[in-house]
Amino acid sequence: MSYKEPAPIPDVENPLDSMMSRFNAAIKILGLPDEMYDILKVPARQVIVGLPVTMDDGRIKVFEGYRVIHSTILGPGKGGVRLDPGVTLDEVRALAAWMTWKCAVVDIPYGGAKGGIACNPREMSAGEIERLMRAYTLGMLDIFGPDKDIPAPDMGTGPREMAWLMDEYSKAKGMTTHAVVTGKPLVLGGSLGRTEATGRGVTVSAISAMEKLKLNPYRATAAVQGFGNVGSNAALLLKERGVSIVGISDVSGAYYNDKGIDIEKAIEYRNQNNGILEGFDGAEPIPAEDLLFLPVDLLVPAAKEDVITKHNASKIQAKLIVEGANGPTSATADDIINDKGIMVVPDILANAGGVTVSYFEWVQNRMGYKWPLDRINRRSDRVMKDAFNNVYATSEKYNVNLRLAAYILAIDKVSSSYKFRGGYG
Ligand SMILES: NC(=O)C1=CN([C@@H]2O[C@H](COP(=O)(O)OP(=O)(O)OC[C@H]3O[C@@H](n4cnc5c(N)ncnc54)[C@H](O)[C@@H]3O)[C@@H](O)[C@H]2O)C=CC1
Ligand SMILES: O=C(O)CCC(=O)C(=O)O
Repeated sequence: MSYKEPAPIPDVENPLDSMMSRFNAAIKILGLPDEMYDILKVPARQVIVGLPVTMDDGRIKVFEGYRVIHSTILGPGKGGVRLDPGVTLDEVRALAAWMTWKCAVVDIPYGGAKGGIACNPREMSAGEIERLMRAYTLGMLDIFGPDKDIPAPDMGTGPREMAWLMDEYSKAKGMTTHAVVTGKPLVLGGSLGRTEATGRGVTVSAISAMEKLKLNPYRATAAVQGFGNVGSNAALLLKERGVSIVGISDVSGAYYNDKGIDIEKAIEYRNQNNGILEGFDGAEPIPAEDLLFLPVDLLVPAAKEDVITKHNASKIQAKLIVEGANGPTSATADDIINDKGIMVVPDILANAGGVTVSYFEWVQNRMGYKWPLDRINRRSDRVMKDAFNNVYATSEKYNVNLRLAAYILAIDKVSSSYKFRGGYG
């Protein structure tokens, strides 16, 4: 591998601060009492496990794994598991809370959770990752469960890791338990459409926002940051809807072609090139951060959090940002982006297509039945379109941007459910 991992951005923002800043603003607008603030702010459960793993060279390395269940007010905890060197408890806490708000925005009966292990999967063998995932599953045996907390893929994980998780959990419980995890391979009870679901939801959100901005997708250009599950599927599906994708990037660098990039070719190249775009010849290499500042109509940050901050937001030229990643825009950039008049479809709405189809997978597992792809796509598109319209209507009602509107909608729903459950103790 010849590329160098990008250095961390100096003066790093904390995703938990960003989540809390929007949460605080929404609570204030809703006028909720202090005790509700405290209830919704503090995660219901936070678990840290030490995971000793035998590496291929025989050494034992101990990793730290996290699972945070932010809320179970609307249903069992739900959210992905991330493998990344940057994983911290604060990051997982922010991601877990975002899951609570996300599930409420798309109106599915789940609370919010997230997991993560601080490790670099790009430097680990398949066997090492498998042993790590199995150790993590055993460490979380009392936490996970089809009615308690249901993990799924996130950065650095996919169907392969979910299969190991399901297998380890099933063996420990003495029965095959499909519904304990979503995002599984199809033969193990995975759902058709789950792999592309998040990118598909990003596309539905982008097209819905373009309608509001009167942007014709066939004349629009886009740049997509991140070329993993979310970014590459979003790029492919946006292209199918007529949008010209002129910029793409991943951990190896950024690539630009003003005539439009052949996304199918880029995906094929990545698949045969150890998962990265390095050396892709269908576009010119450009400095990595420039991807965010290209003169495009639509920017889709689909890599990681806090890539758009107060340090660089003023350089963005796009008219529309649709957040494929969780937390790509730090709260310190919000005012700058608002003042520039850029419309932002926030993460907790834009990337909710993934958890929506995860919900469909869980429903199918519990029914012991499989739905055809057209039913899944039709239903998830409807969920995403309805959620967009609800958030848009909320933004008009309260005269706020779409991000704040999504938080208002979600917090209102979770807090009123809490009141109905009568859980003040
Ligand atoms: N997989 C899913 O269904 C969902 C994922 N998300 C979020 O979307 C984001 C991406 O997740 P996935 O696509 O699943 O992960 P992934 O691991 O499949 O892909 C991540 C991509 O980002 C790239 N990347 C990493 N650091 C980068 C950097 N500094 N600059 C540019 N590119 C960089 C990687 O090379 C890779 O192409 C994360 O924030 C995740 O939480 C949100 C909802 C659902
Ligand atoms: O599919 C899921 O259950 C969760 C996906 C996820 O982690 C996310 O939406 O951030």
